[in-house]
Amino acid sequence: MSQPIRRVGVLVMSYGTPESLDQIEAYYTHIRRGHPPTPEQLQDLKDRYEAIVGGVFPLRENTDKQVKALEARLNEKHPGTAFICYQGLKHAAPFIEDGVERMVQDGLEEAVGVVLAPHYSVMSVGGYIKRAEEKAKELGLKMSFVRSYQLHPKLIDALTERVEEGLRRFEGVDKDQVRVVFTAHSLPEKILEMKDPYPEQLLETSKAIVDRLGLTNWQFGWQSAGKTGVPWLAPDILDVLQTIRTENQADNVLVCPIGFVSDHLEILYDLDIEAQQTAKELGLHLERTLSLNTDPLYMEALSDVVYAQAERV
Ligand SMILES: CC1=C(CCC(=O)O)c2cc3nc(cc4[nH]c(cc5[nH]c(cc1n2)c(C)c5CCC(=O)O)c(CCC(=O)O)c4C)C(CCC(=O)O)=C3C
Ligand SMILES: [Fe+2]
Repeated sequence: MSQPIRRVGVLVMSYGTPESLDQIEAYYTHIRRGHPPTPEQLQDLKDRYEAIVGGVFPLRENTDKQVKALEARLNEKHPGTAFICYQGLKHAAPFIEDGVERMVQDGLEEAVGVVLAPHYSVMSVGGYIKRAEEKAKELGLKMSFVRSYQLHPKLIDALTERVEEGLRRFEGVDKDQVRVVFTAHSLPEKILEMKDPYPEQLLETSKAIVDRLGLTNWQFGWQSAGKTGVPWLAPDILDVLQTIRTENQADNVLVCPIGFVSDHLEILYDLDIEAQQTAKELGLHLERTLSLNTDPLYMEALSDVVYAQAERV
């Protein structure tokens, strides 16, 4: 008799996005912890989605594809274990709690959680893990988590390729003449007092790419800060572009949003429309590195960290 095959659930967590334009209000209200947005705030978000959405919301499609590709990769590479992937979204259905519940309904007894964001902050990944952990505890599911993977060699390989490809788009321009700006989603400045690892982990990823390529003209910048009363981590990418112009640091800028792993609002609107507009006004040539989406190297990195976590259980 052969041993019964080990079955491991994988809760793949991501931010979540609406499924249709009429769901934007409910989605935004969830992000705001149950407080509905003002009509102006809602219209502003609707306008931004309308500018990037052609039928399907890009993040929905990308997350679906990433989860499928990860499941395929895990099972191909590790035929001795059956990995079954479930989605758990922070602000849209299927919510994180729904994913945990489905694993239990499907008879799974152990699971690994991973977030489609490589860098840990108590305000981002920490929040995902807390919700999954609570639901798993309530339902008696044995669950452990990948907290971050900001220096995984295959992630660095994938991002390095993206930066190389981006640099090649500045034809006839020496790479030292292109200012490379690594970005991630800003967070309220109070995370600094909490000794949150987020800024440091983002710099680690940036420096690993810089070392691989021998970049000399680079910096880190934040993007997509909220418009709340409190200060957010700075400098913002729009101010970075302004400084590059006023201090004459370069005419060419390559933005590399290392904090995000797929195409969505923050990439397709905040960078490709808003930052691009600012660059144009300043006379800067701005390019943006391609998103990882289902890049096979990224899928391998995810598969490796999930497998390693499953082995630790
Ligand atoms: C750290 C971080 C990540 C990266 C890590 C991760 O991926 O988790 C991230 C990703 C994303 N954020 C997204 C969308 C939004 N985030 C908002 C608001 C906020 N984000 C925050 C943080 C983060 N956000 C915070 C502290 C707020 C303030 C409210 C709060 O305290 O929670 C708002 C409200 C309006 C606005 O401010 O624009 C929207 C619409 C989408 C989906 C895009 C799409 O649908 O295509 C994605 C991938
Ligand atoms: Fe966000």
